[in-house]
Amino acid sequence: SFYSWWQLCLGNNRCDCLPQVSKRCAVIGGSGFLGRHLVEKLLDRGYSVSVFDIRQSYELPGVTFHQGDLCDKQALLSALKDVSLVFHCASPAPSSDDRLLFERVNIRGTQTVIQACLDAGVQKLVLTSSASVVFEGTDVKNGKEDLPYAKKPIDYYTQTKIEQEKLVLEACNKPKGFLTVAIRPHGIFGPRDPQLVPTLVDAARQGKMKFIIGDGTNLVDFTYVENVVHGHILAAEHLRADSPICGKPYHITNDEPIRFWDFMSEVLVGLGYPAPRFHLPYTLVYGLALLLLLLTWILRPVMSFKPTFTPMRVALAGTYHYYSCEHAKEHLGYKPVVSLKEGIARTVASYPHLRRGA
Ligand SMILES: NC(=O)C1=CN([C@@H]2O[C@H](COP(=O)(O)OP(=O)(O)OC[C@H]3O[C@@H](n4cnc5c(N)ncnc54)[C@H](OP(=O)(O)O)[C@@H]3O)[C@@H](O)[C@H]2O)C=CC1
Ligand SMILES: CC(C)CCC[C@@H](C)[C@H]1CC[C@H]2C3=C(CC[C@]12C)[C@@]1(C)CCC(=O)C[C@@H]1CC3
Repeated sequence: SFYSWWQLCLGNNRCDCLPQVSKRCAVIGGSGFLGRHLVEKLLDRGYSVSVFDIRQSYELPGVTFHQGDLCDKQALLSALKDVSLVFHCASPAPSSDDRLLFERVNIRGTQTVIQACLDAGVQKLVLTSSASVVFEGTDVKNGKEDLPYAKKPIDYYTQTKIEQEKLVLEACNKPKGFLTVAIRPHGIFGPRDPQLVPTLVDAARQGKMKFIIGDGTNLVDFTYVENVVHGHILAAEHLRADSPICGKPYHITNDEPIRFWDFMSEVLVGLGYPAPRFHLPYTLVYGLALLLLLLTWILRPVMSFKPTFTPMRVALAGTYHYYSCEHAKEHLGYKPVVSLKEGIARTVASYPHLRRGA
């Protein structure tokens, strides 16, 4: 009957049986890891997409590319023409550790993005923030969105992500018809991730993944990229003037905290490398990482090298950092669409070139 067909549509949370209306949006940072997954899902859902990025990494029907720096308002304006919804997921890589670059792109660049959105008449801005904005290098267990921003952020990346999130949430202005929301993912992984799995495999290939930092019981969130994308699209589609989500941040996770070292071991073993086995005290490794960092600064004029174990990575590897996504469930109707087990299996299968011996 019509009634049961309609119930089926509503139950799916999305009506696959009705034609999708064409909608136009922009993804700033759409050439990156998360950005490209987001673009692909938006196309699936009937959006046409304008990608703005400093580089173009692919071509897809339904996508218009605009290459430029987000600090350049004029360049942004041409990408935002006729766009009512903008996703901002561009950032320099956390490993770049370049304070001036982070300040220029994440702070001043985000101010430019907001101004360009206002000038172009954009109605909704969805920012990709990070759950790390509340992380100070000590345990966070089931952290909710009301935790204060980190007073001592662990690095420049986190420091500028805090400023960026504040700017976007404060720009939310219902009378002006400009609505904003921030998604705070944590530990995104999945096919084409340039960071987590490649760094891990690189360390394993150099024989550096034999050790577990600390007792190995610390729980952490790792979030499959499609769940992060799902959270972004739900936020965009729930962002209306009468919605409680305006000007608010939302944690998006897999809702399955896992021991940091179990996750690392599953990925490593899946790719044919041995799992880490020997324990090292957390404070010892953290101290060594600080020493190594100091050495890179002292030696910078004569030689440059990038240590695998930075203080930031050691802090992330040896502490609890998992977050509650109850607010996203309540306000956005969020529920992870891919389990951790399935996400790890898909990720491992997507990296044949990183397998041991390949
Ligand atoms: N990966 C993770 O675990 C997490 C990521 N995040 C956030 O998610 C977002 C996406 O991250 P992810 O996909 O991993 O990162 P990527 O580096 O893969 O994607 C970011 C994209 O933005 C581009 N970009 C950088 N600077 C500029 C600029 N000035 N103007 C235009 N484009 C620029 C990058 O280009 P190029 O590569 O050339 O620099 C890249 O294409 C970021 O905001 C990040 O802070 C949050 C939590 C966890
Ligand atoms: C060498 C090993 C001890 C660790 C290898 C894996 C790490 C590269 C990753 C483990 C946790 C990841 C993580 C991020 C980047 C990659 C890891 C450090 C972020 C810093 C990315 C940006 C964020 O917003 C927060 C992430 C937290 C987890």
